[in-house]
Amino acid sequence: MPTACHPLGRVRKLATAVPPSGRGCTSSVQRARSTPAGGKHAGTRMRRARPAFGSRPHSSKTEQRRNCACGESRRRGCVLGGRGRRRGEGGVAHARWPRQQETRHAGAGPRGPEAGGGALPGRRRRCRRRRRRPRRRALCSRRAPARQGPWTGAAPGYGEQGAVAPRVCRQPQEDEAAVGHRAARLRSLFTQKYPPVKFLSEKDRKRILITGGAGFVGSHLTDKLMMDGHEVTVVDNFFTGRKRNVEHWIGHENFELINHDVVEPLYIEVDQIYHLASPASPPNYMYNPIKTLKTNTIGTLNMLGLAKRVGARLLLASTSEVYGDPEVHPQSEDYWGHVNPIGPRACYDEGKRVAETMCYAYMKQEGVEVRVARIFNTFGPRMHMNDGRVVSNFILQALQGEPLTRSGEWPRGSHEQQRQQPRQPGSGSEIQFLSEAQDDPQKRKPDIRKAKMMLAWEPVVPLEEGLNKAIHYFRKELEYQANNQYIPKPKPARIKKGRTRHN
Ligand SMILES: O=C(O)[C@H]1O[C@H](OP(=O)(O)OP(=O)(O)OC[C@H]2O[C@@H](n3ccc(=O)[nH]c3=O)[C@H](O)[C@@H]2O)[C@H](O)[C@@H](O)[C@@H]1O
Repeated sequence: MPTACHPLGRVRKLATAVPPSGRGCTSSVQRARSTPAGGKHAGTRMRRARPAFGSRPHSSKTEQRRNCACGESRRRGCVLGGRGRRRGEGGVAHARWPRQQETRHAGAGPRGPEAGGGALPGRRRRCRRRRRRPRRRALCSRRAPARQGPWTGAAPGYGEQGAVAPRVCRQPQEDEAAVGHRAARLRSLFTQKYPPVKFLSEKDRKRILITGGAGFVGSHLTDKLMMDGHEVTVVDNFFTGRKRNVEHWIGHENFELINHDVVEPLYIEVDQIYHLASPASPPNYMYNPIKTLKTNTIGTLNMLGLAKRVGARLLLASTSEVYGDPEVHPQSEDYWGHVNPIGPRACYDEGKRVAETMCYAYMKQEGVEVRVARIFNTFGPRMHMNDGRVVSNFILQALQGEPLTRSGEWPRGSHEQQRQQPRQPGSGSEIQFLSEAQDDPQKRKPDIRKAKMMLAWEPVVPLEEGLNKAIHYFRKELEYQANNQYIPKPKPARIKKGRTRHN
C-alpha cells in the first residue's frame, strides 16, 4: 500500500487503518468488501474512494454499487436503502446526505415508501439521530496545506513526515466534471517539473535578458525573476557558467537559454537587460586578458546598442575591483579608485571601469536608462569549484584536508610559536603563506549608507549562515565529483590497411 508520498496513498493507508465498524472515513468500495453481510454500505457513512489517477472517476461497476434498489442513483440524491435492508444488513446510511434530498423523500411523492423504497419513516428518524452525533472529522476535514516555500522537487506538504492529506470527503452531488478537474489539479501537483512561479498579467510581465545568467550570481537572479513570473532569456558562453545552475528551468515556457558570446551582436526583443557576462575571479579573468577586455568593452557596447534599439533598461554588474587597491576605506560611490592600468588585474578592473563609462555615455547621449551595481566579493552555492576567490579556496582546502593558502607574510607581532606551527584558529587546517600577488587589494569594504537610504537595501544573510550554505554546497560538489569521475574509455588501436602491425 502506498504511504505518504502520494495524497491518495495516504488516504488509502488511513482508510485501511479504520476497523470495519462502519465508522470513520473509509471508502464505499472497501466497505462493500468488509461488510460480513455482503451489504454495500451497511451502517456506514458514505465516503467515496478517490479515483486513481488516470482512471475514470467512476467506473460503471462502482456506479452500480451506488445505485439504490429504487433505481435512483445515489449521486443524484436517492436516500433509500439499497433493498430496504436495516442497518447492518446492507442498507444505505443517510446521515451525510443533504437535507433537501431527505425532504424530497420525506414528501409524499412517487419516491415515497409507497414506491417500494423501504421503511422511510424509520430511516428519517435515523437520519436525524445521526445528524445530532458529533462529527468525526479526524480524517476528512483536514485540508491540504497551501503551496508555499521553495520548490523541493515534490509538491510541498506531501511526501514529508506529518504531511496532511487533502480533503477526502466530497459532496455526493459533485459531478464528474468537478471530480475530473480536481484530479487534474492533483496530477499537475505531482508531475510538476518546475519550481512554482507567480502568474503575472501580460501588462506586468517583462521580457528580461540576463547575460552571464548561468554563472553564480546570474543563476540566482534568474531564479528570482522566474519565480516573480517574468519571461527570462539567459545568454551565456559557458566560460565559467554551467547549465547545471539553470537546468531546473530548461523547458519552462517562460525560460530560454542561449549559448552565445556577448562579443557578437544579439538581436532580440526585450524590456530589461541584466548584463553580467564577464569572467569574475582573478584566475579566470587573467587566463585570457584580451578576451576579458573584449567581453567587458565590446560585449557591453553590444548590450547598450540592444538597449537603445529596443528601449530597454540596462543594469551593468560592475565590481568592487573598480576601486583597485583603495586608499579610502570604506569605499563610497563617489570614490574614484586606485587602479594600476597596466597591471595584471587591469584587464578586469579597467574593463569594468570602461563598461561603466559606456553606460553613462549612452545614458547622457542616447537617453538609455542604465543602472550600475558594484558587487563586492560574493560567495555561496553555485560558485564554480575552481573559482579561485579566497572564500571558496579556503572552504575547499579545509574540506579536502589541505593547508589554507594565504598570500602575503605572517602578520607582524605574532607569536614565535604561531609562526612555527601556523594553524587557522578553530580549525585543524595549517596555513601556508604564498608570495604576495601584484596589485592585490589590501582591504575593501563598501560604504552602503547611500544604498540603505535610497534603495532600502542591506545584506540580509549573516556571514555565518552564508558560510554554512557555501560549505554545504562545496561538500556536495566534492561528493558529486567523486561519484562522477570521467574515465575516458581506451580507444581501439587503429590499424592502417595494407600494413602489418608491429607491437
Ligand atoms: O563579483 C563580481 O564582481 C562579478 O559578479 C558576477 O560574477 P560571478 O557570478 O561571481 O562569476 P561567474 O560565476 O564566473 O559568472 C560569470 C558568468 O559570465 C559568463 N561569461 C563569462 C565570460 C564571457 O565572455 N561570457 C560569459 O557569458 C560565464 O560563463 C558565467 O556564467 C558578475 O557576473 C560579474 O559581471 C561581476 O563582475
